[in-house]
Amino acid sequence: MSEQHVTNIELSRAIMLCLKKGIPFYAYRLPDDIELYFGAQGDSEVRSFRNFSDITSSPGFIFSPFDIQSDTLAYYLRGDIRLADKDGWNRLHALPNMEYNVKIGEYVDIPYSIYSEQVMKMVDYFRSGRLKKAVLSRPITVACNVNVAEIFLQMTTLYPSAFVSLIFIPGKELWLGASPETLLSNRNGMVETMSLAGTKCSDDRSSWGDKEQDEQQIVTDSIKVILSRLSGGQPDISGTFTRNAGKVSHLCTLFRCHISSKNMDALLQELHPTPAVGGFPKKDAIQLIRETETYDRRYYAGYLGPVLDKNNFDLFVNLRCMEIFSNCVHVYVGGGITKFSQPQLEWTETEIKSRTMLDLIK
Ligand SMILES: C=C(O[C@H]1C=CC=C(C(=O)O)[C@@H]1O)C(=O)O
Repeated sequence: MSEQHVTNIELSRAIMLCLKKGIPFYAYRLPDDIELYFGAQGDSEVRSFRNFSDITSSPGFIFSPFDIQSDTLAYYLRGDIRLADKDGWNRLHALPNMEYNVKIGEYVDIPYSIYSEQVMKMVDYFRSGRLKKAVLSRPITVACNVNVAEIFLQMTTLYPSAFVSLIFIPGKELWLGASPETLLSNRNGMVETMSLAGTKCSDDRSSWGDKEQDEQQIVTDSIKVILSRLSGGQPDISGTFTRNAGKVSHLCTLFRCHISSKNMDALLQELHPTPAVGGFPKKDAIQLIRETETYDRRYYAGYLGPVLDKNNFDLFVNLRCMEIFSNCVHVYVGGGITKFSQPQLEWTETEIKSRTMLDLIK
C-alpha cells in the first residue's frame, strides 16, 4: 500500500523502543504480502475515529471496538513517523519518553459449565424463531510475559494469508492478531469484502456440514443486500470456497463492487459487525450477545487496519487476536451459534481457534 520497506530487525527495534518510551504505534503485514509496515505517532494524544471525513492526516491506522454504542473508543492512530522514511529512525529516537502506565490484566476465563449454558440459551432463541444466528465468544487468560516483537514476527511466518497486526496506545491498548477476515478494503471506490464463517480443522478433508453452510450463507445473504443497496447494482460475487486460516479452515465468498465516497461511512456502519461476528438480524443478535456474554468484548471482533488516505484503506475484523498486559494475555475466541449448535462441538471449535494464538505464547 505504500513505498516503504522495513526489515525484521528494524521492526523489532522500533517496537521495543516505542514500548519502552510509551510512543503510540502500529505495525502490520497485509495478507499474502511480505512487506512489513510500521507507523508511530509523534505525540501521545491518539484521537478518536468517527467517520472517514475525520481523517485529515494520513497514513494512519483505525482501531475500532465491536460495540460502537459502548464507551469503548474507536481510534485513529497517525503514522507521522515511518521507519522507511529517510529520517524515520532519527525522528523516532528523538521523541521524548512519554508517561504511561503498563496495564495489569485480570483473570477472565469462562468455564465450560457457563459456556454450555450460554450456547443453550441462544439455541432456545433460535428454535423459537426470533433469531437465526448469533456469535458467542469467550476470553482465555494466560499468565505470561510475552516478547511482543518476536510473536508478531512469528505470526507473519506462520500465517501468510492473515492480516498480522500490532497496535499500541500507551496506558490503554496493546493488541496483537492474525485476522483471516477482510471487513472492507477500498481502492478509490472499488471495494472488496468477504463472507467468512463455518469452521473445521484444516486437516479435515470431509465435506462441509449443514450447520457450517447455513451459518456462512446467512453472512453472504446479509452482505449481498447491503452492497446491492449502497452500490445501486449487483456486486461481483465469487463462488464459495474453503479458505485456510492456520489451524482451521472456513467457508469464504468474496464480494466486489463500486461504492461512491458519499456512501463509504454508511457501508462501514452497515457491514460491521457482519453476522460472522455479530449475528442475524444484526440489532437483535447484538442485544442477545450483550445479554448472554459475561465479559466485555471491547476490541475483539471490532475492526482495524491501515488507511493510506480516505479513499484507500484495508480494514479487517479483529479475530484470532490477543490483548497483552504486563502479567498476562487475554486470547479471544468465538463461533457462530445457530439452532443446530451443540455446546461440546462449539467449545471444541473455540479451543482449536485459540491455538492460533496460544501456540505462540506457551
Ligand atoms: C468469531 C470468530 O470467527 C468467525 C470467523 C470465521 C468462522 C467463524 C465460525 O465458524 O463461527 C466465525 O464466524 C473467531 O474466530 O473468534
